[in-house]
Amino acid sequence: MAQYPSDMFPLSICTWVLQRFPHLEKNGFILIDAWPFMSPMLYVFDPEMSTQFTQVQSLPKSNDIKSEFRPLTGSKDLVTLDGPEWKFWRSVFNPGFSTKNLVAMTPAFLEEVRVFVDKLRAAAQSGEVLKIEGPATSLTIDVIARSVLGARLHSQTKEHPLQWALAKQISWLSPEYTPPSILKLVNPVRPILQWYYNRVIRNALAPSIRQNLSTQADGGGPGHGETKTVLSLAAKAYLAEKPQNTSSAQQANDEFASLAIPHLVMFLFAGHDTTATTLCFAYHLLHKHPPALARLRAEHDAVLCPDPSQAESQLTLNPQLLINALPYTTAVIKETLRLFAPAATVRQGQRGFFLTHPATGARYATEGMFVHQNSHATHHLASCGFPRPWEFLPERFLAPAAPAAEGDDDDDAAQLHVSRKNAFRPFELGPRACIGQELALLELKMILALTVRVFEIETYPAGAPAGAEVLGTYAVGHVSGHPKGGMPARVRVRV
Ligand code: HEM
Repeated sequence: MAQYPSDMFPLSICTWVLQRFPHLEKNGFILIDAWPFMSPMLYVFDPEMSTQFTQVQSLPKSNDIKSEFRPLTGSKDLVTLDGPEWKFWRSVFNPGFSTKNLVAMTPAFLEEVRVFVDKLRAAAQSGEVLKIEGPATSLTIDVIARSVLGARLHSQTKEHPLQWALAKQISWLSPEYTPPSILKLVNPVRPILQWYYNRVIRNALAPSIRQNLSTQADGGGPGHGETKTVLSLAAKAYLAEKPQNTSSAQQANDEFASLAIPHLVMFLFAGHDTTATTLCFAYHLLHKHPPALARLRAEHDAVLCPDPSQAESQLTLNPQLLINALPYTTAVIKETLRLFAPAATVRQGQRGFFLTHPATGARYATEGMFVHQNSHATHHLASCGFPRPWEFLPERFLAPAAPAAEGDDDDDAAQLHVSRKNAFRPFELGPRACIGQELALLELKMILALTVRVFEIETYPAGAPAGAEVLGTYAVGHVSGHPKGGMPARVRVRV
């Protein structure tokens, strides 16, 4: 492993082990026991074995994930809850993340994207090298705040206390037990700072929660000219379950306000850096692949009018275009997520729960182990359904299932078809799949639609590890994957 960079995102370790020891691929998983730094971890990459603990049966989230997020949310958020409590809150929050509701918020999201476009324009004018991850992160924070709270944070123009405290809080999270993490864990200042950052976060959220609740109380919200935010729809679903007389209504409001906070914090956390990271890698991959960039621009010319300055008004008039009219843009985003999946699920192995190899029928115990769906490895193996796995080929997500007729030009495309079911899983699959995936896809499509024809974005990322030179970079980080060096780039205006 010494040949690989020490800062690489741990999700990719399994892939590098398989590159070094390809004979392990046939097992469908590898076991890494890095005691005392981590509990034994079953990295499962076979798509069928992955379905067994996420879809056929959904194992509870790992104890490690729960303790990692405890300082941030008290483990009372949608990512770490399990059982009936998780089920209840998922149903409360589902309506706000529906495609229909998100599409209705398109004008608000576009308003935030416009600020990002102005930032890119300013960087182009100054000629500076811009680390795109910074502005992309602020943009995604502003978008998630619009969707969830209905509030404008303006964190793209001035650091908002919520963004500041969240970033600080995340920097103290400790996902494993390596020496630097242990130093963090035993630092006596840690609990005091975490208490303080949580206080800042709660104080920053309180006005929006009150606002969303009073909208509900006034009979406003949906159908009354008010924005249907994730929070207002959740309040509606929650309060519908509660007694209607005045005093208990007040109690129910207070109860909702306090129970909703950990979920809101998790939405802000889970909803921003995954999306920002994906945007950075997408710009990078497009810069490295001019034919893909040309095809993307051609799709935008055809669907959104050849004049790029009209894209915003086109999308405001007809936001449905984002859902069903941009197949190549969707394929570019999916291919970026395939190569640089920023997150994955880790479950708690159980007594009596076995993984069964689909071909050999061999059964493997899971008790006492963490069971990790290693999307990075799944996505980088031809045997898992991804031919030419290290290449950036968005076409694979458009390729027809059946081989094309003899002499047909589509023959090459058919070879690329993702041939295995349940193999593409950047958002995970099954009941615990990402609640924000529609939002992330909508947002990314919107940002690409408003930027790729206006700007030339030349990325200069840090080098890639052996075996991944073709990608020109790699993901770093602990809690989720980030572009190495913040994705430095030079921006030029094209039109
Ligand atoms: C490109 C962007 C995104 C990626 C790749 C991504 C990926 C994932 C993955 C892999 C999981 C499963 C995690 C686990 O089981 O521990 C997940 C869950 C989750 N994600 Fe996302 N996510 C993205 C964007 C978002 C956004 C925009 C939100 C906004 C709210 C969000 C909120 C959540 C939540 C709350 C869960 C837990 C769902 C549950 O267990 O019911 N994510 N995401």
